[in-house]
Amino acid sequence: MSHARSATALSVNLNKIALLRNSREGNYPSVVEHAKICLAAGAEGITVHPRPDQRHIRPGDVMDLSALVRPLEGIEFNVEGNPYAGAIGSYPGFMELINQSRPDQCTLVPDSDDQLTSDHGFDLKTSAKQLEPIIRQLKDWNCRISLFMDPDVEQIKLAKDIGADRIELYTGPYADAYRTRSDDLDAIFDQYVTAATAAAEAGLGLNAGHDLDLENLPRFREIPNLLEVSIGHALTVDSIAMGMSEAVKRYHLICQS
Ligand SMILES: CC(=O)[C@@H](O)[C@H](O)COP(=O)(O)O
Ligand SMILES: NCC(=O)COP(=O)(O)O
Repeated sequence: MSHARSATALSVNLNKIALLRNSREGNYPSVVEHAKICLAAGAEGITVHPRPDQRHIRPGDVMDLSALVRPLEGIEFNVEGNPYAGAIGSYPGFMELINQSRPDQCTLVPDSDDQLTSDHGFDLKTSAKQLEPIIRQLKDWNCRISLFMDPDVEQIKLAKDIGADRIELYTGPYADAYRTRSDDLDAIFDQYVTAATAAAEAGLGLNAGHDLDLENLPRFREIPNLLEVSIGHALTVDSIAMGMSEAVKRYHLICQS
């Protein structure tokens, strides 16, 4: 029997629009104009991940998107990144960028500066103490705090103890198992169900993201209490073939179903 489930907010990650823009001088494609296309197509939020090397999202993009989203009722701006990334050149440091842009949500991700992409969650058994003052500062700035986590129940329980509001489950392993039709797919999926249940029991809101796409998202939506997914890479690739508005509408339809 299918059970009624609440909708999941779709936050479109615009990193890859910025990556394309950075391959030439100038501002084409415009990150802000593509944010407007996504929001007009029904996305409930915009996500960016400003990295210190500014390979894609630049500090100016963060400020421009903050200004765009701030007056929009019911639309959220989510900025992801390594809280310990310091100032390099025109990159002011992650926490300073959050202070300047004051997004609705800040998702802390334990990436090193030279990582190709995000590929693991926090190890709170070793990093919880160090994160506490960061979390206190974000609360003072009225940012909702989400921690990028692997589907590890023990780790998730620690997230609540240090003041996180939500966790974002790193969905890379699920996406890999789905793409390769792994025999372990069901067991991996069950790990996410267990982690989602642990998050709810701990009083944490649940987000998810990384390598979600039109193929694997419908099944992932079966995860209980999924408040938000942030999707960028696959959605941008889909946009090449079908246009960004149509791509957002297709992801959004899955998130609403
Ligand atoms: C944390 C995560 O999985 C994504 O938010 C991240 O933005 C991907 O970063 P790249 O777009 O630089 O691969
Ligand atoms: N937090 C995940 C995100 O913002 C986008 O990840 P991806 O869809 O680009 O892999």
